Amino acid sequence: MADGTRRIGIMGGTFDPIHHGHLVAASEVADRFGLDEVVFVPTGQPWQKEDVPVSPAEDRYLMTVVATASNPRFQVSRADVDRDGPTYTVDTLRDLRAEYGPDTRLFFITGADALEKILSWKDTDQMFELAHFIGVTRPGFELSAAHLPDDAVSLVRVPAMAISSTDCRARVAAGKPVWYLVPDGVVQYIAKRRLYQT
Ligand SMILES: Nc1ncnc2c1ncn2[C@@H]1O[C@H](COP(=O)(O)OP(=O)(O)OP(=O)(O)O)[C@@H](O)[C@H]1O
Ligand SMILES: O=C(O)c1ccc[n+]([C@@H]2O[C@H](COP(=O)([O-])O)[C@@H](O)[C@H]2O)c1
Repeated sequence: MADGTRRIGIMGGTFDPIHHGHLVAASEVADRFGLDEVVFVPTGQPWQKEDVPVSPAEDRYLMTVVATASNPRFQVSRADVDRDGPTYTVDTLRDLRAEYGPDTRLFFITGADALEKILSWKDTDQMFELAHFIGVTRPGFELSAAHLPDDAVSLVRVPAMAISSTDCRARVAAGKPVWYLVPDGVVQYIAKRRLYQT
């Protein structure tokens, strides 16, 4: 930015596996909000997914690195993977604020499904002070900020990608292809590590 403030997007997710829905959302928000970078932050222990098996954090981290490697504005952070205990976004934001310094504005990107449940997250008041939130459209979910504080959230329409990690895992388990739902390198990583083959 002309005033020296860097604008950093944060795309948090379990990324089990990362898919083109995540990548398109990040790319579209980066364009709309003039972001200098988008940092993808794979969760360590996603406490609201305790009832579903989650792949090892290192596999999810590496798939995220593979998927984002070709975009010079996309970065991947180990902040959540390396922190012990359940993953809370308020901690992610504190860590990235400390890493990027005061001359930075943080924008946290969430899909409509995650935004719906955001008031169940930890320390939301502090969370909304640390970053501006951007809710993006996702097929099958209503995008609304009616339940959230004024000015805390912006809503953005992104190209509709009817893709979920749950569906990608089910397809692999059933022997169906995930080509073009996830980046090519992620298809190969899943096969190499034999992920999702129940
Ligand atoms: N197709 C999509 N379009 C827009 N946003 C998405 C899409 N898929 C996921 N997101 C958003 O990306 C973030 C991380 O999502 P996550 O890693 O949980 O993927 P997921 O596809 O929702 O996974 P799962 O099916 O395992 O719950 C969340 O904010 C989610 O709302
Ligand atoms: O802070 C919380 O309490 C919290 C609760 C649920 C999800 N989140 C964050 O929301 C993002 C998407 O999470 P998920 O579980 O949908 O992959 C990811 O960055 C999570 O750390 C955060």
